[in-house]
Amino acid sequence: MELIVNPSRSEWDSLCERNIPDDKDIERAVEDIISTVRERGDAALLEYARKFDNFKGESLSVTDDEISQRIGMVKEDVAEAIRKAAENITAFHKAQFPAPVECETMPGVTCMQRAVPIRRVGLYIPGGRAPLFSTVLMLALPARIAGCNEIVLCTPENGEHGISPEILFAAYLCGVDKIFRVGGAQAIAAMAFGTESIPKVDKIFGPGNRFVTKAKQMVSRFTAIDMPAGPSEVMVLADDTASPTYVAADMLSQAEHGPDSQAIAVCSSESIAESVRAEVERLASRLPRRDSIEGSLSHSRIITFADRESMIDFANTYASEHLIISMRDPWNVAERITAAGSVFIGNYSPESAGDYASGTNHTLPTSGWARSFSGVNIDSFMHKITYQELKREGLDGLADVITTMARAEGLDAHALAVEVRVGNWELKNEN
Ligand SMILES: NC(=O)c1ccc[n+]([C@@H]2O[C@H](COP(=O)([O-])OP(=O)(O)OC[C@H]3O[C@@H](n4cnc5c(N)ncnc54)[C@H](O)[C@@H]3O)[C@@H](O)[C@H]2O)c1
Ligand SMILES: N[C@H](CO)Cc1c[nH]c[nH+]1
Ligand SMILES: [Zn+2]
Repeated sequence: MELIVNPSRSEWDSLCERNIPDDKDIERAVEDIISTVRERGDAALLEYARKFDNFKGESLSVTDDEISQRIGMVKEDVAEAIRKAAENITAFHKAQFPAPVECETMPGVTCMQRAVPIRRVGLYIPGGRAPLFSTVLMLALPARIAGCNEIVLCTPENGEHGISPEILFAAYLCGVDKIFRVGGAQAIAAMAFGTESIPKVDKIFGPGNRFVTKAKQMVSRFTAIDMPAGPSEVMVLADDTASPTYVAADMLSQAEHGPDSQAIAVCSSESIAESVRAEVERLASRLPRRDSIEGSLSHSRIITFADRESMIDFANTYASEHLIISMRDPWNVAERITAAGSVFIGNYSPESAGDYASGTNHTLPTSGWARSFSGVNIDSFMHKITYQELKREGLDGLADVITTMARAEGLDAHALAVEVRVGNWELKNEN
């Protein structure tokens, strides 16, 4: 893992690069998968499942019998942990429910805004390197709370182990309507365009590897998506109040997601940086998932800055999916963060808490998209409709403003729609 001391501003851009260049080969492969699924539907999905996931079965959809049978395989302590996490995620997402807005902008003119649920949503649950059943909670619970009518879920089934019992358990707990054993770019294409068995959805949600993320970006011309939520990343800001062991463990927690993940420590001195590096090496040697960790650490970094301001500036420039602040007066730093998916404050807020169970959502923007996108939240499953009601008195009061603006734009019919109502148009034109 590289250690960079006091980089100059001109080096910042390259230090903010992720390990997922906009690869033309991936783009071509994903384009081909999308067009094949559009043309050949379920038959193509089955072929891809056999090719990429070693799928051995014949049916893409998971039956109720299979769900009841496999959720019995979930260990009671895991089931209990899932229920507890679901409680916290539910509480935090319910608290976000948007309140209706009503405002009388002038006498007789009332404007309103109301959030309504998106009718049919499609959830992607990653299952390549690990079956991320926690992601089911992060997507299906807010969808239910928002009031979405139909929840469709796609996840790859690993041929050796069958579909994950924990994914099915979480889906059952959250009231998912339809489950399909389809993964990768092909799952995204299926939910965007529909196939014989998979319904076309109104919006696609969920994280995934570079194939899944590229597919979401490509289909977003046709179907709404939540955001680009690709390979996991974490940045830890560490001064002399940080524990190098905690910093190293947090970095490794994201490195183990896969070789495309990235972990960055931003330290206030070289001695802290050296201690973090030593701890990463010590702890990494004890962990499984060697290929993921080694791959990820080979493009992860430890960077030092001479002052607190530069540390904060660099964090805002990098715009990490997760930002952990292990610094003196962490809230003062947090208040100055303008680009991050989710922020973890102080030494006792490991990212794993947000990944599983504190209540915040773990589906978050990556690759710098945290500059402009929010992570999944209750609003993601709703859209807002505005309403207005003008009484006669209200239209009388606003008529001159509207007709003047309409004529100034050269749009006489807009003015007409007001004048026929306020009553002076017929009069003016008959005389
Ligand atoms: N940003 C977030 O919010 C967030 C949350 C959780 C997980 N993640 C990330 O999600 C990712 C999950 O990745 P994963 O790989 O474990 O599972 P995945 O389900 O995203 O991808 C597996 C699928 O990739 C497809 N695939 C694999 N190799 C392919 C190839 N050569 N050509 C075409 N398609 C291919 C296969 O169809 C397979 O089913 C990780 O990178 C993790 O860091 C991100
Ligand atoms: N860290 C991931 C988001 O980048 C979420 C996750 C799921 N399970 C474990 N972690
Ligand atoms: Zn994680």
